Amino acid sequence: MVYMVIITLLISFVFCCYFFGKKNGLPTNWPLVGMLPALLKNAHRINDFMIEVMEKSDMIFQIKGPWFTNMNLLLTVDPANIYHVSSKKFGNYGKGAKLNEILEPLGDGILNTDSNIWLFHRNVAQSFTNHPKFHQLLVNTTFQKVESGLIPILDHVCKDGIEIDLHDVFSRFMYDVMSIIMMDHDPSSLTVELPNFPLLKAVPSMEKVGISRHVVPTCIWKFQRWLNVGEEKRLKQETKIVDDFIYECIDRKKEKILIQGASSSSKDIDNEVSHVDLLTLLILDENKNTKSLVIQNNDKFLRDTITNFFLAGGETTSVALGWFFYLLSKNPRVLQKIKEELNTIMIPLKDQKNNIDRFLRNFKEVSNKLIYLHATICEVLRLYPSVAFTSHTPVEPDILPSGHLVNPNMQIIFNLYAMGRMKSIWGDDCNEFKPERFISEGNVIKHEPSYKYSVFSGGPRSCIGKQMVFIQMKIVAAIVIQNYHIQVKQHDHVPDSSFILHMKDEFKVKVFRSQ
Ligand code: HEM
Repeated sequence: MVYMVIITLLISFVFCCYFFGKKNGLPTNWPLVGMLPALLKNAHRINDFMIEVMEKSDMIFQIKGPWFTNMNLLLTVDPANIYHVSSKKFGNYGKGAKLNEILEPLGDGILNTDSNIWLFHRNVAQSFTNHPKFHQLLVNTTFQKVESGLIPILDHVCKDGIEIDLHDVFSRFMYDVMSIIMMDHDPSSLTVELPNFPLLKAVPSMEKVGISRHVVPTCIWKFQRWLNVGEEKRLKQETKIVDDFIYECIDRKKEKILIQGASSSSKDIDNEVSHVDLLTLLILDENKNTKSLVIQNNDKFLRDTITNFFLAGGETTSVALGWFFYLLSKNPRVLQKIKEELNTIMIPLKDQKNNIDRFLRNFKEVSNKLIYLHATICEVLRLYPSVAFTSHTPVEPDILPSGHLVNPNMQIIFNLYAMGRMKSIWGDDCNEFKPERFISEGNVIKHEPSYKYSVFSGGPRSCIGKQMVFIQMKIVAAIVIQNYHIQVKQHDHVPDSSFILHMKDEFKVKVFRSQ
């Protein structure tokens, strides 16, 4: 009986909110249910709804959840606030214990830790990406995957006139490349047979649970986890899929090092072989790591470190490639300009008698001159930033430049998707796809400050893979554009609501060989 009364009251509330809520377009904070009605009403178009909220609220808005939850989010896209939190007062802001708990499947990796542990990961990541052999490893691995995986698949679907999900192809491509770079292991998910590769479904689905844990009250999702039911059960299964894959790679690598001997591995790294992977570096430094951070379980620590890099780099670049080809299909003018630039600067693969080595040499010489292509990638990421939002928690209460008081119970959310579409930041043509906005006079790249163009975040916690992204996207773009024509089947793709900006539907295309 009591339940019936509560449910009737809640339904009446939602009903009242729907019909009598504020008409200025901003969510009303109702007693008991907070802003839940507005969020539920707009759940199917949450990304666009957030743009409207940011426009109407002068770029900052506090979202209040129902009273019985601890949802307290301050959404902002104000460049002054972003600069304040990510750079000027960086020491007072971290990922926070709440995010660490929500993203617990990531463990203690770089993405959701603070202070000493984060600093350790940051140093490891920087020494890896600054390693003299890293650039060569990145370019070679990407090229080899294009040659052995991407080209055969595209040729195959061209020949047989088959439709494919291009996003699935790019995900496989990036998982294979990241796995080789991070762990020296090729899972070979990108072959003509498109074999079952469980990570392809497990990872995006894990991200979705991360989102729902922000909305569902902590006590409820923890109870579900304890009962092992619903989304929490699914999360457990998906985390196990990722864990099994990473732990297998760790075991394999340890065995290899044991057989070869640590001395020969370190010699490989420093001298002869061009391959150096992150896992080898971490295992060889294991004793040092254990001492400096008092790590209890080294395999778990290796798992957390690798999983974070693997996820940070794989999904982000593959969704960016999908949005890149989607926007080109809608903007033939831009595609034509990229083609012209490639044809003047790069020697096409077919004119190099399909010699990948020659193409590789040519690419290394000219990639910095591909200005229009570079600007197009920037513009794609402005409209579809792979990381849709980031979260920051104050250590001590603080006042933001916008005048808002923030405290450690709040999560400050930078909505990067909305930020790229603000008239107040990008002007009246903010919804137009115009790579030219990233090109200055004299045909040089116009670098926007990270607090305005926050796609890669800014300050000490900015993205470590930014250079990698441009190199990898340019390689794929150059090969695909010079050799194929992509025909997109559906012309109104929208993003899903997740940390990573996936397309809601499959990205079905037909591929034709260029004449
Ligand atoms: C289009 C592709 C990419 C985009 C848009 C992107 C964007 C971002 C953003 C916004 C952050 C800040 C996240 C936060 O504070 O919660 C970040 C962090 C990070 N990114 Fe990327 N990223 C991309 C690709 C990559 C790649 C290829 C790697 C290579 C491994 C990478 C490695 C990282 C790492 C390690 C961090 C954490 C940095 C830290 O907390 O100190 N990212 N990225």
